Amino acid sequence: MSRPLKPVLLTGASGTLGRLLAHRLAALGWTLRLTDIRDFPDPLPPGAAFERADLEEGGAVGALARGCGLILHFGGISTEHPFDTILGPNLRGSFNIYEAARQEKARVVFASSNHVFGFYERTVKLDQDDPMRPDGFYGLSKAYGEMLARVYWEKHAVESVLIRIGSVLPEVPNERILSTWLSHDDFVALVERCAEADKVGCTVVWGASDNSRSFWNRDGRAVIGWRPRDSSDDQAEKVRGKVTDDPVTERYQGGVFVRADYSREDFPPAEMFPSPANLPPRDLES
Ligand SMILES: NC(=O)c1ccc[n+]([C@@H]2O[C@H](COP(=O)([O-])OP(=O)(O)OC[C@H]3O[C@@H](n4cnc5c(N)ncnc54)[C@H](O)[C@@H]3O)[C@@H](O)[C@H]2O)c1
Ligand SMILES: O=C(O)[C@H]1O[C@@H](O)[C@H](O)[C@@H](O)[C@@H]1O
Repeated sequence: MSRPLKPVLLTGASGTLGRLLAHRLAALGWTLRLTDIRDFPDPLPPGAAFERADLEEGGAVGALARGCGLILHFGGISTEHPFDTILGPNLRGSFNIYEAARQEKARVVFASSNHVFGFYERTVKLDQDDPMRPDGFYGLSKAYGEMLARVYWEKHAVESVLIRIGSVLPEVPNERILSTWLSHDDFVALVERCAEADKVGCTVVWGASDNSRSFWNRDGRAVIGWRPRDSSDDQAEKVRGKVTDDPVTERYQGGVFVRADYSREDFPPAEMFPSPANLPPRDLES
């Protein structure tokens, strides 16, 4: 496996996935520039430098990205919160990242989320181009990040891989995550492929291991040459019955994120969702 020629900027380096990537990618010989609004909690891995910065500050982000060929954007608010909490880190923060990428002609790996699609029921299997159905302000901010990536690709040729991450965890903790689990090894291999692939354009990948209960189907993984090797299937027995007693949480792909601030008293009828699948067939003659 070849390592990137230029330094790689990793945002959110002090977070759960940032720390994992920092240690695993440094061990592969990558030159990393780590950043987060919080201090890096571990000894710095070899070849890595850390600088504290707020993603909301465009000047700081631009300076950090200088000379980098790849930006792994994992910083920001990572769970459901009120709009005002999410606005700065996730919307302005991602804008600052894309401006920096444009300046440096750098590729971006954007940590998108399954919560962009959280309002699909668990019985549905999605393809990459299905309509987004974010399950809250967090999912909405990731939808914005994906669309931002598309604008910067079409307008400025900034390349991105948009990883719709399921749940990166050492083990599956409950029944839902049998569908969304992405093992540590599959996750790190996916990020490696994002760096190594020759041309990526603006590619979408569902970030999940080879789980037979997956909610997700077709995506652009062939473009980057990634295939998961792990599967949650052998953990199914262990988590059998690990569910909540909340019908909203258990109905939807987004699970407990859907429940946050949920005020409907009924379930909306499926045909009320504005999806192409619910439109009458188009009259091809007219
Ligand atoms: N963990 C998962 O399974 C999962 C699933 C889907 C998507 N994601 C996405 O992947 C990324 C990493 O997830 P995580 O689980 O490591 O989250 P995390 O919350 O542990 O890490 C996010 C990091 O971003 C930093 N941050 C927040 N606001 C910032 C700001 N204004 N400026 C600079 N840094 C700031 C935080 O200090 C934190 O260290 C997030 O973008 C998250 O939305 C993660
Ligand atoms: O749905 C999930 O399991 C995960 O979704 C991601 O977007 C969140 O960042 C993470 O905290 C959740 O655990």
